[in-house]
Amino acid sequence: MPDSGGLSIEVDGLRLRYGTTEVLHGVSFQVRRGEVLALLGPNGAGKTSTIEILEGFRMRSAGRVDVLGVDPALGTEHWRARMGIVLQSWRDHPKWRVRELLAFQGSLYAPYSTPVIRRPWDVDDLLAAVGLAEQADRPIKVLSGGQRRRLDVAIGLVGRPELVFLDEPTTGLDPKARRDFHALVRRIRDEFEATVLITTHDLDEAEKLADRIIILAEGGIVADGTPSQLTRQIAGHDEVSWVHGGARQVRHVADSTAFARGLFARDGNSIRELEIRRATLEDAYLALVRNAEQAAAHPAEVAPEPDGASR
Ligand SMILES: Nc1ncnc2c1ncn2[C@@H]1O[C@H](COP(=O)(O)OP(=O)(O)OP(=O)(O)O)[C@@H](O)[C@H]1O
Repeated sequence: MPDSGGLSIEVDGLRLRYGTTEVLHGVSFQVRRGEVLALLGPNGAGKTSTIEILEGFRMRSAGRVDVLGVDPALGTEHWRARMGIVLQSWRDHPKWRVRELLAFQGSLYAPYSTPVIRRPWDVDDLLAAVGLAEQADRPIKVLSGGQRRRLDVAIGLVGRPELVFLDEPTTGLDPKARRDFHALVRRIRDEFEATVLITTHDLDEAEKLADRIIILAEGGIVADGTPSQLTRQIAGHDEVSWVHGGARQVRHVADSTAFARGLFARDGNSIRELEIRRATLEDAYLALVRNAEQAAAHPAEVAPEPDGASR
C-alpha cells in the first residue's frame, strides 16, 4: 500500500542525538498523501537530519517513524524506489550526457514499475518538464549551475516517486527557472498525486508552494499550519491605516478584516484612504523562531505574543 490511512509520513516523538548533543527533542507530525509540506527553520535546526531519518539514511535515537507504510530503518530497495530525493549537494557525473544519465538512472526504476505507476518517467517528457530539452545531448560538465540543479531535480523525479524529498531545491536557480520549478512541483502533486516534502529558506517560495508549513527551531516544532494560519498566529501584526477628519490614523490589530468592519460600522462614509498591510509569513516566521530561541535561552522569562489591538 502506498500509505497508511491516507498518510505518507507519520512521525511520533522523534529524537536524535549526535554524541551528547540532542538535536531533535521529540518531534511529531504527519503528512497526508498528495500534500506539499515545507519544513522551515534556522540553520542547524535539524531539517536535513529529519529528512535523512525519513529517507532511511540516518538512524534515530528514539521515537516512531513511518514513511509510505514502512519504518525507514527497515526500508527495502522496493520501498526506496517509491521515493525521489533531491539533495543539497550536486552529484558528480561530469562525463555523462544529460539524456544518458537520466536514461540510466531511470532504468534502475524499471523493475519497480506497476500497472498504476509506470516507471521510469519518459526521458524526453522529463527533460521538457525540467527545462533541459536543449541540453539533452550535452556532457554534464558543461552545464551551468542552474542547469545542473534542474538535472538534480530530474534525477529525483525519474522514478515517478510517490513521495519526493526536496532539500533546498531552488538554490542557484534564476527567477524564471524557479517559477518553472514551482509549476513542476504542482504538476507532480496534481498529476501523480505525489507527496512533497521541501526544505527552503525562501519564505516566499514556501508560501507559494506549500499546503502546510512546519517550523522547526531549538529541536522542536514551533508552528504547524497553512501559511495563513501561521501568519494569523502572530497577533497584532496587521497594520490598518485610514484618514478620518483630515488626520491619518494607524492601528496594529490581530484581525484586520474584523477591525475594518467595525470601523465602517462606526464611522461609515467619513473614512478615506483605508490601507491594510497584512502580517507576512516572514513576520510570523521571525517572531516564532525568536520566541523559541528566547524560551530556550531563558525558560522562565518568555512572555506570550500580545493579542488584540495596539497602537
Ligand atoms: N554528522 C553529524 N555529527 C554531529 N553533528 C551533526 C551532524 N550532522 C548535523 N549535525 C548538527 O546537527 C544540527 C542540525 O543539523 P542539520 O543539518 O539537520 O540542520 P538544518 O536545519 O538542515 O540546517 P541548514 O538550514 O543549515 O541546512 C546542527 O547543529 C549540526 O551541526
